[in-house]
Amino acid sequence: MKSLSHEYLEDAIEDSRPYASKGTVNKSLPDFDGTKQDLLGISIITNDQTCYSGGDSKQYVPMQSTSKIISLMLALHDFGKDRVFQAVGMEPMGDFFNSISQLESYDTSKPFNPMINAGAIAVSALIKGHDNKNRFDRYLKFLRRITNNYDLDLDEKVYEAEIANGSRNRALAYFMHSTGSLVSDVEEALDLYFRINSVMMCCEDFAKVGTFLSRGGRAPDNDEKLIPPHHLRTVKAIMMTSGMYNSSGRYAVEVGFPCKSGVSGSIIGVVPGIMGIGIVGPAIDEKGNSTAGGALLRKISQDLELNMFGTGHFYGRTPEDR
Ligand SMILES: NC(=O)CC[C@H](N)C(=O)O
Repeated sequence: MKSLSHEYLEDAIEDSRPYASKGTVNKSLPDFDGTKQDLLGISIITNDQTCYSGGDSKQYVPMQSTSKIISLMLALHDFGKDRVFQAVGMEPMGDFFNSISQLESYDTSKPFNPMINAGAIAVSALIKGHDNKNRFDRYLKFLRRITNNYDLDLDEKVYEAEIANGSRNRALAYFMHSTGSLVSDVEEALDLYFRINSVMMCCEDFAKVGTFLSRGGRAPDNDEKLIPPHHLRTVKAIMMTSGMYNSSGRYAVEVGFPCKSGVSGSIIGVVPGIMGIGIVGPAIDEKGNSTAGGALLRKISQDLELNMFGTGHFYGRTPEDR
């Protein structure tokens, strides 16, 4: 087994970076062009809050779908599991993350899970607030608290791009409204979804979200418990089964811990009880997952023995259990 260090991460990045050529940068995002093709960065924050970084870890990108785990945590906190899973299912889905057909073919009362676009629009509509501004402010406040980064904010250009390119999400939201699975104001639900997708973060921020989930929902500054463990369990289970969309099965097999990706090439990983991982690698595959980021996750899972279903020393198992 290798041990975690800045040098190890720099080597792992250089091994994984070539996989960026297998992906494409999502050009609908502002400033996402060929110059971002080969970027790859990582931060790992262990549960004792030591941070290790490598590669382009200071690169800021929009959260995109990594925001879906924040919305889910807030909705669970605000309404509890029963109410949230009245609005959305908890089953993995074999279709693409922005699939429309699943809404009609499966169960017209709700989308498959909170990690796909339809599910996340329905879940974020549950975040409490007296108006949309207040809902987004609560989202941002929570995100700043768990990352301990009070500079985090929405990028106006990204937000405008979300609005300009949001036809598919509008179709999903209006369809859900027509079947009664989205009862709130559709335009407001969409606007909140566009905003939360547009917050900029770098690897360390993504890793901090992971560490929040790996160390019992405690604030990094004073250890205050912000989200109870039973809600975190739900979030991690849903990340494991659906966080990498219709590649989630492959990630469960080859990486073996909960992850969530976004089309900005961001990935949040959680090794429960051990560490949080933040990755940025903007070139993505057809399913919306960073190609180099995925290679990097597979490598560190293997090298550091992080697979939850494996025999990593972190989990206190003996070689006989292999
Ligand atoms: N997979 C993603 O990251 C999707 C986010 C993107 N903004 C969308 O709504 O389609």
